Amino acid sequence: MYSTIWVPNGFIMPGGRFGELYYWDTYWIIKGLLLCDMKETAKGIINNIVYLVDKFGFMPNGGRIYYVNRSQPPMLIQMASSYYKFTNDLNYISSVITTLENEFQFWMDNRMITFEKNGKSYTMARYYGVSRGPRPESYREDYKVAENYDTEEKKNEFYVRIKSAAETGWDFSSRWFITANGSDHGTLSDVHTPNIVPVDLNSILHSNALILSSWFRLLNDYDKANKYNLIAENLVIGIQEVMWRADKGCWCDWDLINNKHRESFYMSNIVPLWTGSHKIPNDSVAYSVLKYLRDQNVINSNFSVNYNGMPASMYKSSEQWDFPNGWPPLQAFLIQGLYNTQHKLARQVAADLAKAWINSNHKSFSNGGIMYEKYNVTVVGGSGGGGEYAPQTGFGWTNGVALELLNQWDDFVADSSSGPPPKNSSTRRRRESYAKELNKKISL
Ligand SMILES: OC[C@H]1O[C@H](O[C@H]2O[C@H](CO)[C@@H](O)[C@H](O)[C@H]2O)[C@H](O)[C@@H](O)[C@@H]1O
Repeated sequence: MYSTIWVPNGFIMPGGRFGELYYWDTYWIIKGLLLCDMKETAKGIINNIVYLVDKFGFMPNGGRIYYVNRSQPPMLIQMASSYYKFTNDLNYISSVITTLENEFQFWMDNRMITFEKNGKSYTMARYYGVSRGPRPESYREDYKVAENYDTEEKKNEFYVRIKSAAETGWDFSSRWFITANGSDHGTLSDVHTPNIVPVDLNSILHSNALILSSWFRLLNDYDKANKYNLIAENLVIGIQEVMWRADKGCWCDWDLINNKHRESFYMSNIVPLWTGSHKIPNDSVAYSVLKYLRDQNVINSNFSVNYNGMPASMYKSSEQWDFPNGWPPLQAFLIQGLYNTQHKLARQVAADLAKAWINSNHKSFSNGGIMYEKYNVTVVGGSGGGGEYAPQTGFGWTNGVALELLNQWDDFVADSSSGPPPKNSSTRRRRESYAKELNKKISL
């Protein structure tokens, strides 16, 4: 209790062992509150984060003193944007915009790295939580892994790598493993997060810059509107030229140690669809991503849903941000990203995925009144597992994403016995006809 950081307003904690304010979880908590018309509560929570940014110069991982040496995915501007879309309250935006800019600047000043690809120089963002010693909240776990290193310098370097991985929100995942031969099939000592340029972080920052630019335009500050537009433009060029893989139909993280893409399937590989961080025509990006999901076997060959939600990766590492775990924020990124393309089949797949996920949420809730922090996508209503702590329940972002999906597709009839693919024959016929069209357009 004594490590809690005071904030001026009430807030919603995720649940279970997570009894404090968490940074990126709060984005989906705010969405849920807005959908319940709890505007003042949502505003109070955003103001808590504004308060913490004013106090620390950035938003810590969470509302504990031991979290102040690192952040989490930069979702404050996204939260303010959700609030603004819901209320149209430009006065509120004007009252917090300096803090929003300061938070954006924190990432520009402390998380950007310049590197070369094919002889061209790029400056893009990576996660980088620099401080000494193990994570205080998981001291023993980090200390034990650090015993593999024989010098203090190597141990401390490992602590920075592991805290940078915690900053990603994906703690932990094979996504951050780089073994001696450049693969992601490693262990926690192979975590090399500061040497990975992540698709999702750069996409979120791109979207944040665009949002700031649009608000400054509304506030008649054209210099700043242009400034943020230019930053957004540079980021989207990097996302296109460094990360986009036309041959695969997705964006890949960039490995700075081996100067190559991280080619495994991670759900983050499609986040530019959610943030709109691409300049590819909607139809063509929708075809590419649908084909990618199919090639990776995360959806079936007829584009029906294969699991009860989308897994974080297809690799069973026993870490919690890997197979078979499906996480609420990742469902939202993919489902809304597909929906954003406006493409018929992509929207059908989005609806199918939403239905499968809600079905699984409904099963756990109707069985035991439980919403999990993460789900096992191979079992309807099954809890996810793995990683360094027992599965938690509650749960803030799970409830927020469920409300978001239920609000969008209000024709769900949850049927916990049916498993992943919706069995409705008109849905199946519609998908088949869209799939036929798609197959005609691309060589599969
Ligand atoms: O204590 C272990 C780790 O716990 C948190 O991470 C996990 O829960 C968070 C709250 O739901 C979530 O934001 C994060 O994505 C999860 O991996 C905490 O954020 C970590 O920093 C901490 O090391």
